[in-house]
Amino acid sequence: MVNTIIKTEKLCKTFSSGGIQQHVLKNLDISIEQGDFTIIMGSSGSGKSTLLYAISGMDKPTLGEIDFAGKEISQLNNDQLAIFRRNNCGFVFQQIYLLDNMSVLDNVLASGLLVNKNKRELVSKAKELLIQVGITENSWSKFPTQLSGGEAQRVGIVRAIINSPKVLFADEPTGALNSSSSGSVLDVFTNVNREGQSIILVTHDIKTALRGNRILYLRDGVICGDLKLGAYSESEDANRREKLRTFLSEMGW
Ligand SMILES: Nc1ncnc2c1ncn2[C@@H]1O[C@H](COP(=O)(O)OP(=O)(O)OP(=O)(O)O)[C@@H](O)[C@H]1O
Repeated sequence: MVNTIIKTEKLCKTFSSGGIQQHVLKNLDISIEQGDFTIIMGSSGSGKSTLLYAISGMDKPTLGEIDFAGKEISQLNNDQLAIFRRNNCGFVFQQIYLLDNMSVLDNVLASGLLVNKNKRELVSKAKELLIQVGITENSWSKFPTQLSGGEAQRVGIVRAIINSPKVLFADEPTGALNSSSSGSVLDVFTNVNREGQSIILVTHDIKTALRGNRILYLRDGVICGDLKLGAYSESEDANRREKLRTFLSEMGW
């Protein structure tokens, strides 16, 4: 059975500055299924990050409703939203923001302890996840500045999923990485999604988009394309790439 994890109704976001209003998200009705790896694409300024921030409770919509796993979050105040995010959402950004004065393991634990006070359980989960993303024991006591960009981002993903979020949100997570580091970070997204993690990711990058099973295309604050790509498989790469390219060209990308 398919379960909807996020559903928006007439979601709007308007920014006002100097008396001028900019309607960035316009009456969006979106349903995101649990377990999906959803990609949000669109040209620069189309509202992708604004949408990601609204549905993850990082920012409040101007109008409309957001049902997140059965909870209406659009009316929560800032404190309630902070608690909601801590318990339900994981975040990965282009900038990694690990704490430089803490080891790799402590960076992950610091995030985990906000939700789970059982340190022994947490340490074991942190180590297991670090191993899964290819960060082996000899790196656990390193500091973030001693890691490559790709390694740091893989630690960032572990930190984001240590509390088993209902949805992992990512905004251009490979934007600052070279192509081989990007590949290893994308493999981590693919693997955690295969284990059931719902992911919503904003990107401009075709290689990244190919990892998703659904592509939403945003133009001027409206969803104007919705492509079901199916689950990622390395062997079908050329076929998926062609499907995605055709879709993007129809979208005028
Ligand atoms: N806090 C804000 N205050 C005022 N305007 C904003 C704010 N955040 C975003 N905007 C405006 O909203 C529009 C959409 O921005 P957004 O960052 O969502 O686009 P995007 O599609 O993610 O763009 P990019 O691909 O370049 O990152 C832009 O015109 C931006 O200037």
